[in-house]
Amino acid sequence: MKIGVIADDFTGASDIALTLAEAGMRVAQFIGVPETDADPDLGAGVVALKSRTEPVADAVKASRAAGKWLRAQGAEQIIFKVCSTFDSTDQGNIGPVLDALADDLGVDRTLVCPAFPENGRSVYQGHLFVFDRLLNESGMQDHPLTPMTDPDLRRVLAAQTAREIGHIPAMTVAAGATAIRDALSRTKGHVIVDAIHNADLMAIGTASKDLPFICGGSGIALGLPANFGATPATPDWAGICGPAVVISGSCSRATRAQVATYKSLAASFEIAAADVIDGKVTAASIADWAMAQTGAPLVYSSADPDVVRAAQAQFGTTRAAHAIETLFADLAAILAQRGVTRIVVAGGETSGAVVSGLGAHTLEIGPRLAAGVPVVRVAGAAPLCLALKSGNFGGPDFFAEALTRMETPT
Ligand SMILES: Nc1ncnc2c1ncn2[C@@H]1O[C@H](COP(=O)(O)OP(=O)(O)OP(=O)(O)O)[C@@H](O)[C@H]1O
Ligand SMILES: O=C(O)[C@@H](O)C(=O)CO
Repeated sequence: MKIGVIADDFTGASDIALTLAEAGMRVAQFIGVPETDADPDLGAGVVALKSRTEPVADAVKASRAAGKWLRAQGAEQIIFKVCSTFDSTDQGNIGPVLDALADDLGVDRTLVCPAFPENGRSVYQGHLFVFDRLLNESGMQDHPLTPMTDPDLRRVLAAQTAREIGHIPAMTVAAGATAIRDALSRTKGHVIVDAIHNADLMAIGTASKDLPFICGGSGIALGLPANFGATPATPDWAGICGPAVVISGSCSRATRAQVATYKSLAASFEIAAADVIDGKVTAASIADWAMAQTGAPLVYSSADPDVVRAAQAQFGTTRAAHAIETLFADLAAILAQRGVTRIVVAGGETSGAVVSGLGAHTLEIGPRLAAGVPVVRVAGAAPLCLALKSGNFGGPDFFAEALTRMETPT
């Protein structure tokens, strides 16, 4: 293994796994820290954690364990994959995890760049944009678990760490890899690096050749595999047919548009937080409903910000999220037992719940369904494939398109 990735959520893990696979590396996504060694022929391994929203101490512990395992597999470069919208709270978990991993790897400066231009995320003058909006006007200010209300990443990160925060501006990045390397050598602590285009990320990748530790969104991986001699490729896919279900727990803008579109194409079942908490709906009852539908039904809790806020005020944020996630985890397990072979999931936390419910250990990476979203196959005997879609990724027709592409061999 050359590149080892610690991803702070499950959709983020498959996002960066796709980038590495398309850049020509053999890559696998592991669910949590594996207890056994990885296939020695892998070029990259991605350990998917659910550490974005865990208590800080748990996130740090899990990330350090992942880093240790990846290094034991031979990884020469460790990436801490965070969200391209830098999802975190005032306490963390990006800052504390960065500090701990930097200590473990013995580095006194860390390059940090969440840019993902293909999905509209760019960093300019230390500020994060989502398309033409600053982060705090992009919808992310209403996120149920990690509302992002400050677009200045230097300030966001400074609130989460005692280390110095540096910045490498777009002008320096545009001057190329040598200029970036020189600028980095003059800094200490965690260094936010501007990036607007993929070309910037390629230059950052070249400049990062000898860095043992980097932090970013999936875009940070665009230029890294070439440092190890990899050349671009399309991942193979044999196609998986059979019963399918769409599960959404994401309340992000893009997902809500996808839910609205898909509801006109297929049977749908909306879950309210109160109904789950009061036991009015259960995984078994929803599974019965889903299996009785024709086509690929949609089960969703993708409410508007007002509805989410009301549920959080009534039950508490963690309790509401946990109840819905537990329901989805149990639902996925029942659906797989009953022969469902394709599951499209929207939302990072929701994906974490579904994958855990399925008891999956390793995911094989197939081709892209949308920018940042590959189809993945659950390693094991029964054919089962998933799309783990980040909340804000994919166009309005994503669900139907993903289901069709899952069936189609490359
Ligand atoms: N009606 C609701 N009330 C309260 N919480 C909700 C409600 N519906 C969904 N949630 C919770 O909101 C969270 C949404 O997070 P999730 O990571 O799944 O989606 P996302 O943030 O849009 O995706 P990503 O992290 O990939 O951007 C989940 O924990 C989900 O259980
Ligand atoms: O970087 C992103 O935006 C995604 O991979 C993600 O992490 C969303 O949860």
